[in-house]
Amino acid sequence: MTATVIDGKAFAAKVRGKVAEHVARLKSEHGITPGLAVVLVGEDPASQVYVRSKGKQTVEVGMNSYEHRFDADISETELLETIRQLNNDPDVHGILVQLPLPKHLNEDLVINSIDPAKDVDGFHISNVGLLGTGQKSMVPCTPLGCLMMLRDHHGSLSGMDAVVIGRSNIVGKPMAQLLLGDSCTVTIAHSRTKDLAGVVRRADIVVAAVGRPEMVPGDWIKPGATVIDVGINRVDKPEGGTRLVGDCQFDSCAAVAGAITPVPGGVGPMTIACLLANTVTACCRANGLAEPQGLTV
Ligand SMILES: NC(=O)C1=CN([C@@H]2O[C@H](COP(=O)(O)OP(=O)(O)OC[C@H]3O[C@@H](n4cnc5c(N)ncnc54)[C@H](OP(=O)(O)O)[C@@H]3O)[C@@H](O)[C@H]2O)C=CC1
Ligand SMILES: Nc1nc(=O)c2c([nH]1)NC[C@@H]1CN(c3ccc(C(=O)N[C@@H](CCC(=O)O)C(=O)O)cc3)C=[N+]21
Repeated sequence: MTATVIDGKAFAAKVRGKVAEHVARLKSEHGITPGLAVVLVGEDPASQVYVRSKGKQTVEVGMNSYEHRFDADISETELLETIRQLNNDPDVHGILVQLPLPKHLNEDLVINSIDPAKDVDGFHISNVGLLGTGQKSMVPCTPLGCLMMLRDHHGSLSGMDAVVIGRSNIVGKPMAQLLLGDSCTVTIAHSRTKDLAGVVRRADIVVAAVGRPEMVPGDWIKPGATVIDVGINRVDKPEGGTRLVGDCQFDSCAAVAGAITPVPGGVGPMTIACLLANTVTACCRANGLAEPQGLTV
């Protein structure tokens, strides 16, 4: 193996350390404790795991964690009423509605009912528009975590060829915006892309956000390129039980890449750290205080 393995778990711990310092200062100097509310609809077991680790880490950095769990058959009206209450609650600085929502709920309507200033996922149309026009916004956590790791590894990304595989609103599109903001030449690939292998082979930076276990093989990777693997896929082990794999074949990609993020221990922990960072940022903005440096773009 030649690639540097980018340790997202260790990087995330550093980000949480910075978050904890800011939280301590907000408390001692201003008597404010940042609060994050997570709304979970239904019983999706994978979602429950994320919600638990988010809640635990929120408390560990000194913030308040609020959880609102609902049965999968909750009405849209009731969910919107909950969000209205959280919007009006001065102790809540960040609101996250876990996605995907059950089919009978209009995801766009629900997300856009969140106060944009409390939208720590950065999914509200006004934050999407602000990001797209280069204005100050809440930046989606997963792409933000990826950008932090890329900047840490490369310093400047200016002029690099970046390929993002996946065009979802929560990962692919905002990732492409951030890379463009850092002056990469950005290509967004998706399920209709012709010659995906050829497109990926040109890239200095590959961000894979597809949701297909190990679909990117090492022979698609340009020697020395940086591979950011966003995929979180649970697959069966031959001996029974399951394991997590990314969207890239780790061993074959690591053999040619210059740097690569592992799964688990790469993008995932950074996503949660960035969620906490966004909550502190939102809290400072809400109270007219100076924003913490280095926790957002
Ligand atoms: N680490 C983390 O913190 C997070 C990880 N994830 C993981 O990242 C992955 C992607 O998530 P998300 O963006 O929500 O997924 P979506 O399913 O919303 O989007 C997947 C994208 O991949 C594209 N795609 C599907 N098949 C192919 C193919 N064969 N070739 C090229 N492109 C393809 C789709 O194209 P099209 O639009 O044409 O259908 C789509 O744009 C998942 O594994 C998810 O679990 C997600 C969020 C956070
Ligand atoms: N509104 C909303 N915002 C999200 O940010 C959001 C969401 N909905 N829905 C689901 C996806 C997925 N997601 C992950 C976050 C952390 C890990 C993570 O920490 N993963 C660990 C492994 C965890 C394990 O072992 O299961 C790792 O990669 O090392 C994974 C996935 C956030 N998402």
